[in-house]
Amino acid sequence: MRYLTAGESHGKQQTTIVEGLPAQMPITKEDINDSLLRRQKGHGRGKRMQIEKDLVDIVGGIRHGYTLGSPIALVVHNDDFKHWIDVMGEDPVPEDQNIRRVVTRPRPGHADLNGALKYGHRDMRNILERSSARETTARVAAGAVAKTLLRNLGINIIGYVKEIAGIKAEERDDLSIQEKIDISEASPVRSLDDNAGKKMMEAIDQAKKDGDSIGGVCEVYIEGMPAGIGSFVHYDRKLDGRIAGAVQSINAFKGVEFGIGFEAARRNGSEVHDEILWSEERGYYRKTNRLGGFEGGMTTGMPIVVKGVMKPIPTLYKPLQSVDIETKEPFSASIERSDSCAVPAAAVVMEHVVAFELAKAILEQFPNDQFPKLKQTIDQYREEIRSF
Ligand SMILES: Cc1cc2nc3c(=O)[nH]c(=O)nc-3n(C[C@H](O)[C@H](O)[C@H](O)COP(=O)(O)O)c2cc1C
Ligand SMILES: C=C(O[C@@H]1CC(C(=O)O)=C[C@@H](OP(=O)(O)O)[C@H]1O)C(=O)O
Repeated sequence: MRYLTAGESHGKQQTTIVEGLPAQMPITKEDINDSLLRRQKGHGRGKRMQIEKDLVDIVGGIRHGYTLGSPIALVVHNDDFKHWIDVMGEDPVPEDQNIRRVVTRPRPGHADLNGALKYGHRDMRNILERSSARETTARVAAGAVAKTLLRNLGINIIGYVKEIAGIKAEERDDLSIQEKIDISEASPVRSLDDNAGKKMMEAIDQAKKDGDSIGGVCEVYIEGMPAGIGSFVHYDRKLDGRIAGAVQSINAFKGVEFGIGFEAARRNGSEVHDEILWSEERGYYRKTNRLGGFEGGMTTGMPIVVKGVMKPIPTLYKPLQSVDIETKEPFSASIERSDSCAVPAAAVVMEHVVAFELAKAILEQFPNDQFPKLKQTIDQYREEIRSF
């Protein structure tokens, strides 16, 4: 299974093509819209999110609530496009700065300058339109399809916020996954800890007032993945490595951890590794889950726990210094609009990119063109490893 996305931030639409789903898998428009609308929510987002209402148009691969086995094509329209029709049109226009809204001032922390150097564009709008995190809409659409496959196989996943601007949510290992889902959905910052959540909101409001931005840590939690998915035999078949790559590829993400993550560097081995137990009912399981559900690039069957670090949003109302590429003069320009914190939205994006890697790994290990047969195979595999 693979996916591709296309589309500019202020162009007509975001397009996603997902290939490799088995036929006969139940899926509805709501499965995808639910994910898209969740991504849009979250305290700290700017004016753009008031313009957009992300709803999917399914234009291929799904009929009467089931996958066909053909590529799935999904479209989400950019409602803001109506304000950018001239700027984003495909027809040639005269070299008129007013129509093109040429960008010659690279913003620190964005792809603007490196992209201009790489592609030779002197108008950096040609870079920023695609490097914008608007593209995460299309990635969430692909991830929603993957999440539906996982759910149909009894695998559940949720993303929430662990930390914003140094304010840390309490560990909530006591919660069931359904409680995690419900609590994070009800929180404006997707926190499982109400007290920390309130402080996070205050920090976001303060950052906005100061014309600044703040980052944080998202966590994705998965239950129901059988043991032995992924492989140790090659670097690019290690599933934890693939997940890390997918998370790191989200705009503004700067690091990934599994389980106790970097804390492992500070502990003795006896306080890091998860001892193996066995019971008739569960088969093999671990006494603890400090390694976050992976050993040797494969799932252990314990919950997968993965964290991603998001840097503060780079476009600031309190602008940073840069250099105009035409005049070579320094400038510190003011901006029209930006998010002050997108960590709550990013938790949803992270949930979906992780879901995609998990679904992809399952389909690689148990290739099947028909979903009911895939389900049977997975059920059988679960039984085999339980009684191994
Ligand atoms: C959901 C989401 C929303 C974002 N919103 C903004 C924004 O409003 N303004 C901004 O400057 N960057 C925003 N970003 C971050 C930039 O897209 C990102 O920092 C930039 O593309 C450079 O990529 P890099 O940080 O991965 O190097 C957002 C990121 C995500 C995940
Ligand atoms: C549009 C989305 O996020 C955008 C990501 C983004 C950026 O630079 O990454 C900049 C902002 O867009 P604009 O420049 O149009 O105000 C965000 O709103 C979205 O999440 O759907």
